[in-house]
Amino acid sequence: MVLLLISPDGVEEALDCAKAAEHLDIVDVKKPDEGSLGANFPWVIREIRDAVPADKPVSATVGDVPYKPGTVAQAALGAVVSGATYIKVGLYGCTTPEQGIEVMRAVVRAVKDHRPDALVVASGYADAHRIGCVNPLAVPDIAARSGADAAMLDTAIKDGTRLFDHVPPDVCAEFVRLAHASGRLAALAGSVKQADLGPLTRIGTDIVGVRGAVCEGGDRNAGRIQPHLVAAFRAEMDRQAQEHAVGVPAVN
Ligand SMILES: O=C[C@H](O)COP(=O)(O)O
Repeated sequence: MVLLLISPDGVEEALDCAKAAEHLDIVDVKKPDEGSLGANFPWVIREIRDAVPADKPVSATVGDVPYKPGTVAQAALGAVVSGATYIKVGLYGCTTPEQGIEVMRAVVRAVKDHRPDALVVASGYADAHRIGCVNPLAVPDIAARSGADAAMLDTAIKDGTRLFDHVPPDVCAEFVRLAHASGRLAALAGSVKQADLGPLTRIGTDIVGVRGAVCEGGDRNAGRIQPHLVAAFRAEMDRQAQEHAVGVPAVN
């Protein structure tokens, strides 16, 4: 089963997520105006933790981070202390796998010393070539060698281009394969639309992350998360999962 992660930008949108709680699996706190994986305030994470049903894990992005392991480890600790149990780190400022591993090792230690059951997610960017950071296919190995629990891809530049525009489905499939080979979860995001759910399901993605697709007008900045769009997105995920399970070729 593919898990659905939805990213509200604050308490108000998290309450809208709570209205659609039966359709989603993870509430992911971020601050989109501070970047693709922009970090929100600790008190917002705490309020959102209190606002969504206790059985829904709260995730928090720690930011599009620089190559500064100490700074990032402290930020990650802040997120877990505030109640998040998925800690996502965007390796924006890491230009080599070694830098990514160094940052993620520090994060894993900071997070797991405080809360051993929290999940740490190493995120790269599908459009890494546009920002000069580490190659997407290096991320599963960074996750494995640092002890992170999941490898993720998102897009850094939210200009309407999508995950598959930068990393086509066959390369995403390799990403998933590499993550699974080392026992990690594979999470994929990046202006994902319902039409992308067929390939995402077929390649065995564990977590799909979205914001824009469940916002009014598909607009991740001006639009607000709509519970009925979350329900519709989930319905399409379920349809794809069912078709995949019975081996019927999906339309998309
Ligand atoms: O973690 C997932 C991101 O929030 C994806 O946002 P997006 O669907 O607007 O690109």
